[in-house]
Amino acid sequence: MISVLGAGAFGTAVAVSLARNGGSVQLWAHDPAHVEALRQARENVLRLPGVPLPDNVEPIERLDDVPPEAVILLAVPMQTLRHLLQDNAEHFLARTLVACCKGMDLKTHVGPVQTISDCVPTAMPAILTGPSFAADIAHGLPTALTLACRDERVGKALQQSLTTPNLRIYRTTDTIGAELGGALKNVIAIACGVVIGARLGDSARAALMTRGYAEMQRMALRLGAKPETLAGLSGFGDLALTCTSEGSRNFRFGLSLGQGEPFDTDVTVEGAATARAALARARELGIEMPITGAVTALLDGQVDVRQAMDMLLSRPLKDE
Ligand SMILES: NC(=O)c1ccc[n+]([C@@H]2O[C@H](COP(=O)([O-])OP(=O)(O)OC[C@H]3O[C@@H](n4cnc5c(N)ncnc54)[C@H](O)[C@@H]3O)[C@@H](O)[C@H]2O)c1
Ligand SMILES: O=P(O)(O)OC[C@H](O)CO
Repeated sequence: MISVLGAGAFGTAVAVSLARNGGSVQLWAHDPAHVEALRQARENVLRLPGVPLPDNVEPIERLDDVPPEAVILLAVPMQTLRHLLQDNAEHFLARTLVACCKGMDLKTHVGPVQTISDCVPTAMPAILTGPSFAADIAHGLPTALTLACRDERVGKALQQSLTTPNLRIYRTTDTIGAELGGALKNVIAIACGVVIGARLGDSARAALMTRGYAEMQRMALRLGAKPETLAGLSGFGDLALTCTSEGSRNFRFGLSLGQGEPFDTDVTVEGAATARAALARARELGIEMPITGAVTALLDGQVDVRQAMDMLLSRPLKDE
């Protein structure tokens, strides 16, 4: 049994994909009305329209209904993860918990794996991350992800149980690299959206992706990540997807900022809170993260797009 907690686009897509592969899948939502709508429509009309829920996906509203042997996937937005874990800690004790969120917590400045460890010290945390749009997974398009778990035995078992014919899962023990790659690429994707929205050109985007990758590495390596994790699916792979596709909400949010247009506040944009959290963490660690700083200043209304670019271009010249 696999229990997916969080019935947004990603949770629903993963539940659908795993259910098609056989076996029972629970899909928990925190809002009873949402659960009822999933039961009635057999579709997540709001977040993943046009994808029917297979019969073996069971929408549930009570965490009590998650059986002890279930593998739990946490597919909620990053800024709700800590509350979910703290408010329902009795349901998570000594469980294997696979985070699917990409971000850093605004209050604690840490990613999802560290958040699980902090909130439920008896749990075995893991993370499933990498380049993947929910719609692609739901439509059975080929996708490759990284599963990171410090315990090799648990990681191998998760890799087996989460792999499907369309979803290829690579494994690592480097949870730090996996969680930071997935979190920080969202900030760089916002920056790339801004330059494209402001018509500053594809060359500027390539520069931002490259220097953004350097910034991601700087923080991740300092915190103990392996360089090869950053160069893999969860880092470079997801950076490439998110910075170049209008399928990305972070990129689209940046586009709107660059065009001076409003953006739908109901859309999940993980990079906005993560920019602030990452900048705070970088300051604690004494690490330079100028793109993250520029994105944060732009989001906080301290600078406009031109001034944000000037912040980056007027930095002292340095070696690559
Ligand atoms: N959508 C994608 O393509 C995709 C791909 C990979 C990873 N992710 C990651 O998955 C996570 C979830 O994103 P999403 O796209 O599914 O978001 P979404 O915006 O589609 O849905 C978010 C869901 O979270 C629910 N929610 C809100 N507050 C909650 C709370 N307090 N407790 C429990 N649930 C709550 C909402 O009801 C909603 O159903 C994010 O961290 C995102 O980065 C998304
Ligand atoms: O829509 P985004 O920007 O949250 O990106 C979705 C996934 O993280 C892409 O891998």
